[in-house]
Amino acid sequence: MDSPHNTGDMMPVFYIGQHETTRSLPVSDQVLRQAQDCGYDMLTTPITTPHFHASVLSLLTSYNQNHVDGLSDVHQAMPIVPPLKPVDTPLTPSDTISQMIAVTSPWIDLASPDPLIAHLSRQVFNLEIAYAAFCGVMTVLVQGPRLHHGLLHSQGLSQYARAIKEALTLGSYLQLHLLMPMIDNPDSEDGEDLSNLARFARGEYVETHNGKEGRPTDQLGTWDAWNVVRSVCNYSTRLSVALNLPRRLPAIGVQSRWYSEPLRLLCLPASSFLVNARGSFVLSKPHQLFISRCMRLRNAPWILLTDIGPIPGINNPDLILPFSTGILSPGDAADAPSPRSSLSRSPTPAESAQLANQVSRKSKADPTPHLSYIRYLQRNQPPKSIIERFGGGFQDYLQSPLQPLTDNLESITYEVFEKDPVKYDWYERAIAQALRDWKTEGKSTSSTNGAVVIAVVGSGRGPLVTRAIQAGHDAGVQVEVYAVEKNPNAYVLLQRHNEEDWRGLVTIVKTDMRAWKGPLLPNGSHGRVDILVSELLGSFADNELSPECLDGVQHVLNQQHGISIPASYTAHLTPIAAPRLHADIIARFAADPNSFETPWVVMLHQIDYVSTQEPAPQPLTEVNGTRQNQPKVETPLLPDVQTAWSFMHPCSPSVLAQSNVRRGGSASGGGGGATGGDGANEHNTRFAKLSFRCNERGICHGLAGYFETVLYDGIGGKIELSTNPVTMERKSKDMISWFPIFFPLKVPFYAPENSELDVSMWRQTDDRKVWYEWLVESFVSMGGRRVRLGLSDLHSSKSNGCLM
Ligand SMILES: C[S@@+](CC[C@H](N)C(=O)[O-])C[C@H]1O[C@@H](n2cnc3c(N)ncnc32)[C@H](O)[C@@H]1O
Repeated sequence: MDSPHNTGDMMPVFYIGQHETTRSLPVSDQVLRQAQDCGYDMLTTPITTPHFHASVLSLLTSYNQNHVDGLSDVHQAMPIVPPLKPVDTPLTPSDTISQMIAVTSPWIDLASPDPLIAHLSRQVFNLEIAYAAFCGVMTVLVQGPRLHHGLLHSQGLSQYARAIKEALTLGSYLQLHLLMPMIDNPDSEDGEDLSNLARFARGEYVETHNGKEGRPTDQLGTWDAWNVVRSVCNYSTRLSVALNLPRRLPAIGVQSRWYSEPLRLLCLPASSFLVNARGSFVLSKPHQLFISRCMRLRNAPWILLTDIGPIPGINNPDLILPFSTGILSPGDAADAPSPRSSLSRSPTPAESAQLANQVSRKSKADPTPHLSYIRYLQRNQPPKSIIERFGGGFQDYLQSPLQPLTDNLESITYEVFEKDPVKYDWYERAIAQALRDWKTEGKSTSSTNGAVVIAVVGSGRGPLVTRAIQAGHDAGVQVEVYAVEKNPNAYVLLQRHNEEDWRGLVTIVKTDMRAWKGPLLPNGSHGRVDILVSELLGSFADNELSPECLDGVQHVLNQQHGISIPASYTAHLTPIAAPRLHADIIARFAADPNSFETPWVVMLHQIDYVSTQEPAPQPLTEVNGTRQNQPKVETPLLPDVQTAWSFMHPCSPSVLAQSNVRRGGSASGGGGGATGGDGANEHNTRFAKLSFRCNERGICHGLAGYFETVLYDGIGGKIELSTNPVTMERKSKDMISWFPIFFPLKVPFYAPENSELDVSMWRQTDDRKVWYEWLVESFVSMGGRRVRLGLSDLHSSKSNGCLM
């Protein structure tokens, strides 16, 4: 069992900035103060001025004029952009500069296939980055890569990625945020202004096109580009995404993909707002849900309101303005009723006209209506769930798995376990149900007085002992209870509980359960146990060596009727994209070369599932008079989580008999185990080969592991616990004792659309320890054949194995 120490109860805080793509005034201290007075937390500022832009354009023009036709660029000196002059930049080092987001020029094209344009763009970019870093800027917003150049697609992406990598070295403290649209829509790149350098790319480098054929939108196209850039930059933690939210959000799968990436800014352009019945600017339900989801991340992104108009009162410092508190009436903040407006990509002409009216009316009453609405959303975020409150601060935080068998846990760790609102109730239900069934079936017991003998093995500070006693009362069955614990410190508390809470009715035994001979009888012999209750499960079920411990204590179990609670458990897997975890493990790698060979316990949060179940069909919606199937935008897709293997208790006697023969290297025991030792624990090795379908392209950073356990399966049905995201809601909602496990891959694995990821997973043992090995392969079907595209390293946690 593994869990955190935090019960953070805070509501998400929104940091909101204002961004103008063409800001007319330099951001002076006074402008910044005015923005803060209006309720903004930050402002953007361009790094260079229109004057600088004009001088670069004239440099380009004079080069082109002097260019000798037919002579290639290599035979002519390429233009050099001169160093910045004061007139070229509004920035200067100041105390307030860290409150600004500096913006590199959006009119350059680092990805241009024309070497001249790329050359100029790179110079501009490097000058800007270096100067921003010099001034003390911390955060820079960089235009994402231009993907379309005529008919060419992604041609200059590698150049762009290289330039970003270079920029990260130019400013060693700078955080770069790449402004990415959610989807690749070629038309949106067409709308750029006429002075964009991309427009000057020469015909010989850019194949042009007639009309728009051959340029479909690509839902994951911009994500793909981002993936290339950050991979080239080796997952730098100083590189993140500024996501531009369109008016109509893409399918939930695309939203989830971006959600899993290091989102630092959510940019909300004015066009992404709708107008509701009261004439207020509001966001569609899918936008609200996406923002709400993002704001619950451990590192919640900032929100950047983009081109929603200038900062009010900027020219009149004496004007007294109301501050955006977010206290709007529910009517003012009500959702916009018209599904049409939220489904079209940009406001309809009628809406635009209406919008202009609203703006002039609204601005009198509320000078910052967009900001007021976002503050309203902030104030009205749904309260945190039990798991969020319990795990706050532990989202995506890598922890080494506990080893309660080798290590002795601290009291505080037990205390955290004991806060679980579900687990102990379910154990009590399971024990009570088992006792009822025992009575109903008239089974004999191991005691002389008819009491059912229960041993809580690995009892810690005793919560399951309390529940076992209570279950006896619940079921009206007499019980005789033993508490077996090897932790000498917990043993002290167990004895105290026995005196103070259990009226001395429990027999406390301080021993490793594997060495326990069973209840000591008055005649000095050892009796048997009817019900063995244990909680030795880890995040991947068997990773805290429950199978080995329970095998070792099974000799005390009543051979005829004895049962184990839990009766069985299963380990489950699904491939995931977890860029943040991958970046974190890279950062640890220098100090810990085993970091990619460690199964980490982690409260998975900012992840995406690489293989998902087919979404349920959605009801038809009427759009522009026709009934269409709209993608479901509210509920994230469920992952395909598959069962790797299972363990059942009690273990079959013949299996344990064979294990005993092998122990000590007996000649009839087969001459040792396959991976070392005598082979006595070889019955607890497992292997699973699972195949996951990837409908969409994606990237796999590793495998998420979960477990399910059947505590008891009796007359009344099964009583189960689950951390599997597909079943936990149904089986043990709000259980917080276990976080999932993450088996990382050293090299992220690209999974193309309609490919399959085959996962091989082993549980290995050499009689002294247990470890896992994992490997991933990807396949596509070509011409009826299954073609292997890639193969990961064979990872192994042997050097970090769980000691038996
Ligand atoms: C995950 S804790 C559970 C504690 C307690 N049952 C609870 O639910 O809060 C597992 C406990 O089992 C104990 N334990 C693990 N292996 C053991 C062994 N072989 N013999 C005795 N105790 C063991 C550990 O010391 C620890 O107290």
